[in-house]
Amino acid sequence: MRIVGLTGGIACGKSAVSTAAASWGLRVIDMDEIARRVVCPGLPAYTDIVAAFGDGALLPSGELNRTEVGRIAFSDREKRRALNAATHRPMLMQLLAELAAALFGGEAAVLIDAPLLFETSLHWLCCTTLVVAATQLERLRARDGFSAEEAEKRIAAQMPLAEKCARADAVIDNEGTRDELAARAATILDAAGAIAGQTP
Ligand SMILES: Nc1ncnc2c1ncn2[C@@H]1O[C@H](COP(=O)(O)OP(=O)(O)OP(=O)(O)O)[C@@H](O)[C@H]1O
Repeated sequence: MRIVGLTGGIACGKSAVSTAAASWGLRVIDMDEIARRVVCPGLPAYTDIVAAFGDGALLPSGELNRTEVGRIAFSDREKRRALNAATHRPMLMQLLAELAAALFGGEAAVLIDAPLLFETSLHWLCCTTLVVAATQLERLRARDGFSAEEAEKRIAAQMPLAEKCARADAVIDNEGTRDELAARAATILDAAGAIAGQTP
């Protein structure tokens, strides 16, 4: 089974690529979605995060307030370590379970959409690594309503996009339209052996 890793900076267009890839029949494993799943109430990561962040990290429903946890972890290194320690192992276990399911289900290829592909060493699992690259600031502000300063801080907190591009096997340029992005992604995924003539 071919495992393709997809990453990129915040708001570069990873979701746009993975949504298109899924529509072409490629199995997508979304690490953001796994991150949401492993912190459901009662699971070990939830308990560890509440222990580290306190009840202030909870919504009235008892679910984790992911925005608040993200905000605190973003500015407090110890809390960020605690969050990573609580979530990384269960996320990896879940990823491995999904890869095994895809393998035994006979999938020829899967795409792992992972914002932290290189930072968490998931690239070692991949036959091919792809980075979606774009000028992020305005798209990030438009999508998440951040001020320019907030958006710049979020971008600066990540591994530089140029470094991701240098480490990847291929870069999917997303400076153009969504249609252009889809066409470029199709060409690169086809060359990576992840889709075989399944695009429209
Ligand atoms: N080619 C494009 N033209 C215009 N807008 C785009 C294009 N590609 C993506 N966008 C928009 O930019 C924003 C970021 O794209 P997307 O959510 O796919 O990025 P992402 O890399 O998955 O982000 P994150 O990792 O932060 O969740 C979205 O609002 C999306 O609709």
